[in-house]
Amino acid sequence: MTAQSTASPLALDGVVKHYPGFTLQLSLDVPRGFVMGLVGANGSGKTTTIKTALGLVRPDAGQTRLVDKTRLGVVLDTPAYNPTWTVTQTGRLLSGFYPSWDAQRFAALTQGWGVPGNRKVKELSRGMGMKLQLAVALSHSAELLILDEPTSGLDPAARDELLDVLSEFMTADDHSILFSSHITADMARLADYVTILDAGRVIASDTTDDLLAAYSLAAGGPDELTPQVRAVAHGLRSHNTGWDALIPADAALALPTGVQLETPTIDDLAVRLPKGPDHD
Ligand SMILES: Nc1ncnc2c1ncn2[C@@H]1O[C@H](COP(=O)(O)OP(=O)(O)OP(=O)(O)O)[C@@H](O)[C@H]1O
Repeated sequence: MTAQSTASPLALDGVVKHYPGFTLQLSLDVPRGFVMGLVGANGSGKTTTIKTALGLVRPDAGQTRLVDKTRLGVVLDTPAYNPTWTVTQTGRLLSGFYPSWDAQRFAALTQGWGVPGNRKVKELSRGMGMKLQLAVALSHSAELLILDEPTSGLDPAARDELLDVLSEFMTADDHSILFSSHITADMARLADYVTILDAGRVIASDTTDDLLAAYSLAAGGPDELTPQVRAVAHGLRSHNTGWDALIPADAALALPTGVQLETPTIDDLAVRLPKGPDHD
């Protein structure tokens, strides 16, 4: 591979974007050949990050680097195509924009996914709109997919199908994905790397395996909630019979005997890490 082809397909470097009452401030690198999931509470900055990456939002500071637009596939909440075009017209018109457009593949994908060719873009259901955008991405040899909440609002079968399509996309070595989701089961299934946002900042970013290995979900009785435990207990929840909290794995070794430890989920990390230690 050349130096150019091994460079990450998307990098945000020291990006800052101010809105009233909110500041996004982050750097992010999507490694070539991998899937990065972006998680965080409502309003943590996932969509602003994605829009900045796509050049739809102009940052106040920092740089973004992105693959050529012809190698980029985007799946947003609403397809960014002319709403009055039919699906077939959309394919025909986009074919002029993408040098590597594969009209047969577009027709096969949309038909196979039940997206009617004669239906106007504005008349598509949310799931159909998602599939149309994905069909476009897969018909022009995109090497990077950027997806904002691709599975939210989809029924379980459609969600499963979409995750399968994304897994198949990733069978090519040089393909990469950045996607945001509230559904952290999707992260566990697809993401090689997870970045957790809180109030516009990255609070954790690593391979999914290393992130999960860096913390334990601890649970104990009232007597085991010592000051030492409180000092390392992220997102502590106390209840009548005891407590549970996320604990850094290296601190877990020094916990009182009797404290039960489990491997956390990405949900546990996304919900509890922003709360930090020593908060009931
Ligand atoms: N165009 C805008 N003008 C002003 N504020 C904005 C604008 N777009 C986003 N914001 C604010 O920026 C913050 C982050 O919003 P963003 O949509 O990026 O979060 P998110 O993590 O995608 O949230 P959600 O999970 O609810 O979709 C919010 O406080 C939001 O109100």
